[in-house]
Amino acid sequence: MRLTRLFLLTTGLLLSLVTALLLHSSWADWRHVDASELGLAAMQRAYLAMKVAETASAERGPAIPVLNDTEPPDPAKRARLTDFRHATDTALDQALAAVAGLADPASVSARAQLEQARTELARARVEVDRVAALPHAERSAPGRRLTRAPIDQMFAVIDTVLGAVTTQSAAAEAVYPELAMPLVGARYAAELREYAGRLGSQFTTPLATQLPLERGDEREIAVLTGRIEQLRKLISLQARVSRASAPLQAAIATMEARYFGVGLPLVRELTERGQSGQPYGLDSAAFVGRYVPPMKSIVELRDTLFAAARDDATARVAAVRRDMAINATLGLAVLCIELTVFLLIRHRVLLPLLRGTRGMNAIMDGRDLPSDHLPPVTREDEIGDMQRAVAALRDATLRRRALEAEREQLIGQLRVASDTDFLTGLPNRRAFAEQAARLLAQGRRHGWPLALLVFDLDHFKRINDQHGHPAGDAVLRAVAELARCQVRQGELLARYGGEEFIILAIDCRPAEAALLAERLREALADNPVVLPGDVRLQVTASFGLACTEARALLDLDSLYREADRALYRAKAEGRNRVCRSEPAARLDAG
Ligand SMILES: Nc1nc2c(ncn2[C@@H]2O[C@H](COP(=O)(O)OP(=O)(O)OP(=O)(O)O)[C@@H](O)[C@H]2O)c(=O)[nH]1
Repeated sequence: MRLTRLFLLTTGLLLSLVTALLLHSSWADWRHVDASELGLAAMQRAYLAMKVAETASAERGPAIPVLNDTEPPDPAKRARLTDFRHATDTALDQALAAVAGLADPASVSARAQLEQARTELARARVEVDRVAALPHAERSAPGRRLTRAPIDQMFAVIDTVLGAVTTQSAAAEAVYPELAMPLVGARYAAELREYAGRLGSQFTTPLATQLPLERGDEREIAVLTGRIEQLRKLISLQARVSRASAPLQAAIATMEARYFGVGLPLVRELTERGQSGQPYGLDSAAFVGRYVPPMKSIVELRDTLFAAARDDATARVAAVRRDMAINATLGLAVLCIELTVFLLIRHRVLLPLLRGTRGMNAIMDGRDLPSDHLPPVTREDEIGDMQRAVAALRDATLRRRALEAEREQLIGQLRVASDTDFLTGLPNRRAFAEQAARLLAQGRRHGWPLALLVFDLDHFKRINDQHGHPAGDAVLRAVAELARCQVRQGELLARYGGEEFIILAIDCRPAEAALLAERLREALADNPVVLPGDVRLQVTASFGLACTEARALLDLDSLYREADRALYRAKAEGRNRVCRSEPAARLDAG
C-alpha cells in the first residue's frame, strides 16, 4: 500500500475513533447533567409540596376559631380563614404547575397525589363551612365533637400532600443518594411541623370551652407527643451521623430551644391541667399566641435542611456541567490537534516527498526540469536535505545535458568541417565520395543515366606565379561560386583537389551533360575574375566528361578514370574545351 494511502487511512481511522469517543463521552456527560438537573427539579418540586403541606396545615389555625365561633359570627375570623385558604390554593397551584406535563413516574404520581389533596381539601372546606353554619349550641354540644370531623378531614389532606413530598423527595434521593440526610431530615421536619400543629389543634376546643380533656383527646395527645419525640430523635440522629453543618446545628438548637423548650412544655402543662380538671389558665387565643410562634423554628429547620440539599445539588449540577464543558473542550482540542498534525505531515512531509519523487522521475526520464518546478529549499530538516539532494541532482543533470549538447554541436561542426573544403565551401573529395555513393545507389534503383564531369583550370600555376597565391585562392573561390550557380537539383559539385572540380549528375543523359559542361565552360570563359585593384583575369578550364547507365556501373572510380582521361585529352588538345570519353567525340568550345 502506498504511503499516502496508508497515511490517509490511519488518519481517517484515528479521526473517527476520537470523534466517536468525543461523542460518547459528550453523550454520557449530557445524560449526567440531565439526570442531575432532573434530580434538582424533583427536589424543588418536593419543596413546593412541603409548602402546600405547610399552608394547608396552617389553614387549620383560622378554621378552628370559625368552627368554634359564637353568634353572631365574627367576620374577621372568616376573613382570616379566607386569606389562609387563598395561601393554600396558591401553594397548591404552584406545586401542580411544577409537575404539569411531566411524564416521569415520580411526577405523575405526585400530580395524582396533589390532585387528590385538592379534592380532599375542597371537601374538608365544605365540611368546615357546613359545620360553622350550624347553630353554636349544636356545634358546641359536649360529647358530639361536631367541630372535630372537618379538622380530621384536613389532617387527611396533609397526609396525602406528604405522600407527594415523599414521592418527589425519593426521586431526588435516587439521583443524589449522598443528599439523603438533608432531604429525609427536611421531610421529618415537615412531618414534625404537621404533628406539632395537630397537637396544638387538640387543645383548641377544650380551651374554648374550658372543659377537661376527654379520653379520646388524651389518647390522641399521647400518640402525637410520642410521634413528635420520635421525629425529634430521628432528626438529631441524622444530624449527628451526617456531621451537620454549623447553620443546620444552629437551626436544630433553635428548634430545641423554642419548640421543645417552650411550645411542647406548654402542651404538657395544659395536658396535665386538662387531665386533672384544673383550670387551664388561658383561653384558646392566648394558647395560639404562645404555641404557634415556636413552631416556626421547625419550619426554619425544614427550610435550612432543604436549602442545604438544594445548594449542594445546585453545586453538583454546576460541577457536572463544568466537567462536561472541560471534556468537550479537551476532546475538541484533541480533534483539532490531530487534524493539525495530519495537515502538517501532509504539507511538510508527504507533499514535498511527492514533489521530490516527481522531480527525480522527471530527471530520470530526461524531461525538462526548469528550476522553478522546485521551490527554493529553505528547510533545515530531513525533507530539506532530500530537496537539496534533488536540486543537486537536477543541477548536475542540467550541466551534463548542456555538456552533451555542446559536444553534439562540436561534433556537428567537425563533421561539416571535415566534409567541406575550407577555401571554397564546396564539399571536399571525401564528402563527394560519400554523397556520390548515395546518388549512385539512387540512380541504380531508378535505372537512371549518369554523367561525371571533371574540370581543371588552365595554366593555373601562372596565376599563382604572376599574381600570388592569395589571388589564386580568390580565383578558386570565384570559380567555385560560378560553378555552384550552374548546377541544379540532382547535380553534386565538389572540389576534387588543387584546381580540379568535379560534378556528378544523376538522371542526366549524355546530351544534357554535354550541355552542362559547355554552359560551364562558357560561363568561365565569359566571366573574368576581378581581383582587388581591379585586376581582371581571364580564366578558362578544360572538361572531361564520362556518361553511363547507373546500373551498368560497378563503381565511380572507373567512371572517374574515363572522365579524367577525357580531361587529359582536352588539355592535350589545347585546353578550354570539353572532351567526352564515350563515344570518343570531341566537343569543341568553338
Ligand atoms: N593558390 C592556390 N594554388 C593552388 C592550390 N592548389 C594547387 N595550386 C597550384 O596549382 C598549380 C597547378 O599547376 P599545374 O599542375 O602545373 O597545372 P597548370 O599550371 O594549371 O597547368 P595545366 O593544368 O596543364 O593547364 C600549382 O602551382 C599548385 O601550387 C590552391 O589551393 N591555391
